[in-house]
Amino acid sequence: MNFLDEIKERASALKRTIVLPETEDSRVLEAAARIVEDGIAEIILIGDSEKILSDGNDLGVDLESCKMIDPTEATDERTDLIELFVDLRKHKGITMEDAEKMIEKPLYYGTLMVKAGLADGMVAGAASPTGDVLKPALQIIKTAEGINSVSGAFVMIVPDKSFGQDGKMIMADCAVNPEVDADTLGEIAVASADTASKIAGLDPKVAMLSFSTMGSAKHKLVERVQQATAKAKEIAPDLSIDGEMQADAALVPSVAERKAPDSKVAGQANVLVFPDLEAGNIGYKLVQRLAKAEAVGPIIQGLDKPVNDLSRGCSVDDIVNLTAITALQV
Ligand SMILES: CC(C)(COP(=O)(O)OP(=O)(O)OC[C@H]1O[C@@H](n2cnc3c(N)ncnc32)[C@H](O)[C@@H]1OP(=O)(O)O)[C@@H](O)C(=O)NCCC(=O)NCCS
Ligand SMILES: CC(=O)OP(=O)(O)O
Repeated sequence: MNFLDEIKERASALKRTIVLPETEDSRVLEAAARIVEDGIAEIILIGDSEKILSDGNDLGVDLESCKMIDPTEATDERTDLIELFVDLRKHKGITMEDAEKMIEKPLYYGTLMVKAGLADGMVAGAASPTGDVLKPALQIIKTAEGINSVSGAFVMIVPDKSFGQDGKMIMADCAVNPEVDADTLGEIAVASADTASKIAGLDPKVAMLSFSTMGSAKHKLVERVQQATAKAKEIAPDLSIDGEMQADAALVPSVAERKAPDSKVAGQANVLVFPDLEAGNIGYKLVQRLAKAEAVGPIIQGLDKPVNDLSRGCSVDDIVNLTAITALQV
């Protein structure tokens, strides 16, 4: 069974409830119907139920089995969520009136449902930029205990099975932190290794990427990656991690032999940690498009409860796959 079928099967056994708030997007409605039909998760759609059902009809999909919630309708649940929101953000000066307005936005309503335990997770981003999906999650759900920084990883599946583990690897941070210090980068490496083993079923071998391999270049950006590697080793002493190294040294055994002959990770890496978001986001998209790789994610790592973001270029399959992964993160 391939990886994507396997995660859907694992998710089906869990029967989680996932919110899909972007019901104005036809891909989301098609995905919702497929997720419920295939038993991957229970789905909550946020929006006007009549419109959702009629849009579903136009698309030829049956959405009757999804729960639907109109965030503008006065209900006890909505009142409770507004109170929860004010309680969580009163130290930031949010008022009841602010909360009443903000909860009408499906991304806020859905995030509050996850926080309140009314849903297990949320998947959005098909119709919203990453910042709009992440801000409510960062403000309301916040980081898991012991985590300072949230980040975004992709499971990449490349057609050439000689790379990573059978063509499968993790790339991070491709989604969240525009600028990172060494400690944060070290934390991202450890979180990515965790995603690699828990979600992708990999035995993680983490490469800390740079434009230099083992000191071949001298620059403060190289030093930052070296410090991040040391930080990751401090947090997770048993982790198989090495750096700094270039992407060819990380992935290609013959190059690793020349550039990093003593490394146990070089040439076999299956977790690639980019030095910043520019490299990470550009890097994963190049691999996705040029190598025709499957890019599953971004899987948001480090939140207390799962909220995942899609690329706006996503397909219906991408939404189904990320919903299954979200169910596995609960
Ligand atoms: C993630 C992102 C939206 C956060 O934006 P921001 O302007 O830093 O957010 P704010 O300063 O309003 O912070 C909101 C809250 O999130 C927290 N936060 C921000 N970044 C965080 C992170 N990486 N990890 C944990 N918490 C974080 C802040 O501490 C703040 O908490 P508080 O309100 O309780 O004090 C922003 O960094 C971003 O847009 N990143 C790039 C996303 C992107 O475009 N990716 C490419 C496409 S995938
Ligand atoms: C992950 C990502 O790059 O998202 P988008 O393409 O929506 O910016």
